[in-house]
Amino acid sequence: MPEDPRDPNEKLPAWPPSWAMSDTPQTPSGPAEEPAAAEPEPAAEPAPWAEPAAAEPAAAPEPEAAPEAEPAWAPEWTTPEPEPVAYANEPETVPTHEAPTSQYEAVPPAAAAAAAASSAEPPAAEPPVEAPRVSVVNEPEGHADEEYRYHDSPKRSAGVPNAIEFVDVHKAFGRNEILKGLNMGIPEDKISMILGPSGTGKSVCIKHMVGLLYPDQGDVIVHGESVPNMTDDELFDMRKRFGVLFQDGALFGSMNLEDNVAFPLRQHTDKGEEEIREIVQRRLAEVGLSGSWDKMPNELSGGMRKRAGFARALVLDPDIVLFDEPDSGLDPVRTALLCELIEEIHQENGGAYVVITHDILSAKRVAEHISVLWRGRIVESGPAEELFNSDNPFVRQFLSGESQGPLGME
Ligand SMILES: Nc1ncnc2c1ncn2[C@@H]1O[C@H](COP(=O)(O)OP(=O)(O)OP(=O)(O)O)[C@@H](O)[C@H]1O
Repeated sequence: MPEDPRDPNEKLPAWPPSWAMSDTPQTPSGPAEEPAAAEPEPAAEPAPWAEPAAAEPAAAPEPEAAPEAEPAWAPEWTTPEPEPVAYANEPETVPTHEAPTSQYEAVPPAAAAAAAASSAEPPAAEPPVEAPRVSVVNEPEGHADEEYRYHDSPKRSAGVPNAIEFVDVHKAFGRNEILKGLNMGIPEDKISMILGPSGTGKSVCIKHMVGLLYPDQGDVIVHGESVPNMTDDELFDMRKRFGVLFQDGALFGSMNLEDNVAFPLRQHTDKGEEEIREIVQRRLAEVGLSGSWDKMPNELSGGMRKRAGFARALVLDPDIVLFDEPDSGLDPVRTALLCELIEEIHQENGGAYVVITHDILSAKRVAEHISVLWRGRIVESGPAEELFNSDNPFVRQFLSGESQGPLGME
């Protein structure tokens, strides 16, 4: 048996590691390593369970002006309840994506009324001035409501209770609104996939599920409990019901596989070493890595690291397992094998699995339930086979990977 490389004096990090949920998960070179990527969350929204100073700096500067400084001409999708204002030379239609520029000069309603009353001759109508539109292809012109014209497809129930529910969730980073009234259910005991264009907020959703981000409005409910309203202790306990598989497995670089997989058990349970070893060996065997228990992460291929991360995600018998792009960086064969593994382990263990992926083949292989997210809301959701036969133009385009359709290079 090879020598145990663990240093008994090593200082172990908290679990789950805050860096592991960052947008660019890092594999730490040692367990005491600090997070590499900081979440520029507003100071008013600390993550109480994490290492707040490192994970979400309290003094993180807002890139945009504070809400009070919001100009009166802000369009309705950035300010849900705008102050009533009158516009000089207001065009008939409000451009959908770009905030109107200064040509729509805001004037107080009283001044506008006075100006209209005092002028005998109405000013010659000027043609509406098109605000600049950028990088949206085939996107319908017209009122902002048009933004959601593809979102009226059914949001079908899976016929089982939801493990997770998003209820009218709004989330913005500065003025960048990501979730805009999201209603989404993740059914119990199924493999669900959240699909959608890059940057549309899929990872933001996952972070809301485990209380790494809180909604600005609305609620996120896990097994009937509101995540934003949990105390620190409740949040900590709730997280133990989650297993998370990050893109690169997010293994501790200074621990062998056995210690990596044993880590949550040592951190969160009072099980003895013998029992821990038995559980770890069983989980490693499940993912086909029983012969590699003493390997260090840098001795493994990308696929093996993902499988090891999967074993670690399962070790506390979670009710919900989150997979953030588990197939990224894998060749098609290894992706297929990982999909099979996810299916097999789900059949054996049950639970709600939530998979984020861009790989439509993976979705075809393993998804039982699909939610398509775009522009901060669900376009369509339901059983996978129904989504793959959808007649919604956006869903059809996205699930077939066509270049022609409502989605362009946003
Ligand atoms: N902490 C944050 N601070 C500021 N902006 C953020 C933060 N987290 C996410 N965003 C922004 O939210 C948007 C959605 O990000 P997210 O990572 O959820 O997208 P995604 O759908 O998972 O994309 P991809 O498929 O490319 O991984 C992006 O514009 C991103 O820059």
